[in-house]
Amino acid sequence: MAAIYQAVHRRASSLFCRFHSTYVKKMRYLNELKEDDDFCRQAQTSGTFYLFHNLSPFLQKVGKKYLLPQLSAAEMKRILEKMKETEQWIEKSVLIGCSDEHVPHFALDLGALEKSVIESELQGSFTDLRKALFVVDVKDSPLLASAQALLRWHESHQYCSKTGQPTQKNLAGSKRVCHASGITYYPQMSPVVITLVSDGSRCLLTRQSSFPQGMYTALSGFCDLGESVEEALRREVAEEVGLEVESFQYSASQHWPFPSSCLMIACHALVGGQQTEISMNSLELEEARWFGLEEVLEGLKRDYTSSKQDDGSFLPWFPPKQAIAHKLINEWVKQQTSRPT
Ligand SMILES: NC(=O)C1=CN([C@@H]2O[C@H](COP(=O)(O)OP(=O)(O)OC[C@H]3O[C@@H](n4cnc5c(N)ncnc54)[C@H](O)[C@@H]3O)[C@@H](O)[C@H]2O)C=CC1
Ligand SMILES: [Mg+2]
Repeated sequence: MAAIYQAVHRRASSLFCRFHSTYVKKMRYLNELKEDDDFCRQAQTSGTFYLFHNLSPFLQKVGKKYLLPQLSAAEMKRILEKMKETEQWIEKSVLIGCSDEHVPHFALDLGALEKSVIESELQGSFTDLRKALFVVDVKDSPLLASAQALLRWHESHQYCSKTGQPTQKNLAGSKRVCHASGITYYPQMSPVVITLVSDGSRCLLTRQSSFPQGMYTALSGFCDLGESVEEALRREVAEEVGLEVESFQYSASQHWPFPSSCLMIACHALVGGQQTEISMNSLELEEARWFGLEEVLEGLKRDYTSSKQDDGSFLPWFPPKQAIAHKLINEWVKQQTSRPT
């Protein structure tokens, strides 16, 4: 009965959808796949699959480029047969999007299978996300990051935290349910505020000891439970560098997969001209200092390799364009260079 209702509902929405834009139709389609297991199971037979192995994405190197191959359902079946595994593996995949033509995209972690066999069969390699994210085409990195984040969430939410019983994912992987307690778990992420503090003519960049040598970035911090974005921003700046924010402006946001699923909320903040002396929290930071425009422009031209000096020290460089910190720094430069002198 439920299946009939859903089929009728789908027919009605597809008629209604004739008047909708490609984007709206796509979002409605994805939502239906999340809500309806049978519909999603059927979609898996015509979808494409991105492969992971213990959360490392599968990449193919072609010339100097790293490609993110999508396997068809037929190719998936062939690989699974070759490994003497059943097609049921496909149901372990999670929905990560679809094309404008409604070809659904799934991500599947084959971590329990022999890595080298898959790699040689498909002529590529499973690559750590910390590398993969920065070598694939920039337009592919958000997809890679969110696919891995969803797979990671499922991997670490196999059991109900109330009953200890196994939880079960819906077909699309948009939730997990504990049938013993009836609790539904949804994928989670932690909000993080990232702030580029400026005193009007300089910006404040910091280093943690765990960063690659020479890399400086904007201040960041996890939001505490119950805090608003503006409260978290003011607290983090006060905690980490001892300054009081006068005003701030939202810039953009980004999903970030490290350490696991952060929602980065990026802002520009101003501190008063009278109040620019940094008092760094050395438990959290290794260095925090003001950078002038010239130094920022020089830093933007460097990366890890080119910043290394003959004596082994590193000149400052900043996060690559995949990271929202890069956007904040570029925006600050634009604002400085467009100001009337
Ligand atoms: N995409 C980008 O451009 C950038 C991203 N980031 C990301 O922002 C994240 C947070 O920045 P931090 O300055 O390290 O934060 P932070 O200043 O809040 O300090 C991290 C510490 O906060 C605690 N903490 C509180 N809530 C936590 C939670 N939900 N998850 C993990 N730890 C929590 C832990 O003790 C941890 O060691 C980093 O993991 C980093 O990957 C940071 C800078 C640039
Ligand atoms: Mg921090």
